[in-house]
Amino acid sequence: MTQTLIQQLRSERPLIHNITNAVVMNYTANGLLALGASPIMSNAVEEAGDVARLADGLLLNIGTLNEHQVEAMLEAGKAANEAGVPVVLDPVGVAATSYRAEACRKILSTVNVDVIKGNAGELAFLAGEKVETKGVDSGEASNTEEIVLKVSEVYQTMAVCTGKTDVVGYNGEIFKNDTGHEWLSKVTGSGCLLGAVLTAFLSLPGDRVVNVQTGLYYFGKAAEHAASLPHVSGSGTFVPAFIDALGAEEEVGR
Ligand SMILES: Nc1ncnc2c1ncn2[C@@H]1O[C@H](COP(=O)(O)OP(=O)(O)OP(=O)(O)O)[C@@H](O)[C@H]1O
Ligand SMILES: Cc1ncsc1CCO
Repeated sequence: MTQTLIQQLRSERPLIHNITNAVVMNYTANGLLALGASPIMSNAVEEAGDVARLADGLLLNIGTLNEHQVEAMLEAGKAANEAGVPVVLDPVGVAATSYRAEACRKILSTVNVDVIKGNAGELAFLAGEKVETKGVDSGEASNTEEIVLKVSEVYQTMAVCTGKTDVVGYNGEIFKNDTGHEWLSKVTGSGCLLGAVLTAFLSLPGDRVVNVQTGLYYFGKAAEHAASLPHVSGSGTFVPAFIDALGAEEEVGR
């Protein structure tokens, strides 16, 4: 199953429109390229609708937001919905400021989002819980199953909560993924790249839950493989090995 979807992704090379944060643009583009997708990073409101219509998937990531970017996200999101292009929202640091919270509220009330992917603190906030925020890093939450089910129901979407175990909530059901490595959490933008990777998997035909599960599994397996290599000794040497593993033909995640 994993192999078939990866092969399909590589033969279709889906175009992924990323309206994402300044910290992770390069890492995201390289990760998508390695995976076999085709990234375009575009923030301009003037072309947001055109690029989204052209794309096979749209990622909205609020990590380094400004007013122009919010407008671009709304335009791109509306165009994607009209064209049937899947949309993923990464509500980076949404609990940290009222500006981020208001931007998410606007996006979620204007755009039909297929997946909301965040860490426990971000999703707990969207579920209406009181959250101890640490900026863009995850806060604590023990009740992640409850949280993803609530986010999924309130926003009529699939909710993906990342962490040591990733927890997915959709249509009242829970799915879990245990692949991954702790060094992912020591590299800024791992979650952001995962959002782009899940957008690429969602652009493929087939069951959306299976596609998202496969994306989570494959991403984590690539991390496990990279971390196991003898020359990889920490989060710095891990990054290039992880990019390689995302693009590997053999031995990863099969
Ligand atoms: N302790 C861990 N062990 C294994 N995998 C982990 C661990 N922590 C996070 N991950 C994996 O790292 C990836 C990113 O998840 P994380 O929750 O760190 O995202 P994030 O906080 O949104 O990251 P960022 O804001 O830096 O993009 C996911 O694939 C997740 O499964
Ligand atoms: C560190 C950081 N700050 C805003 S976005 C971002 C990337 C990880 O979410």
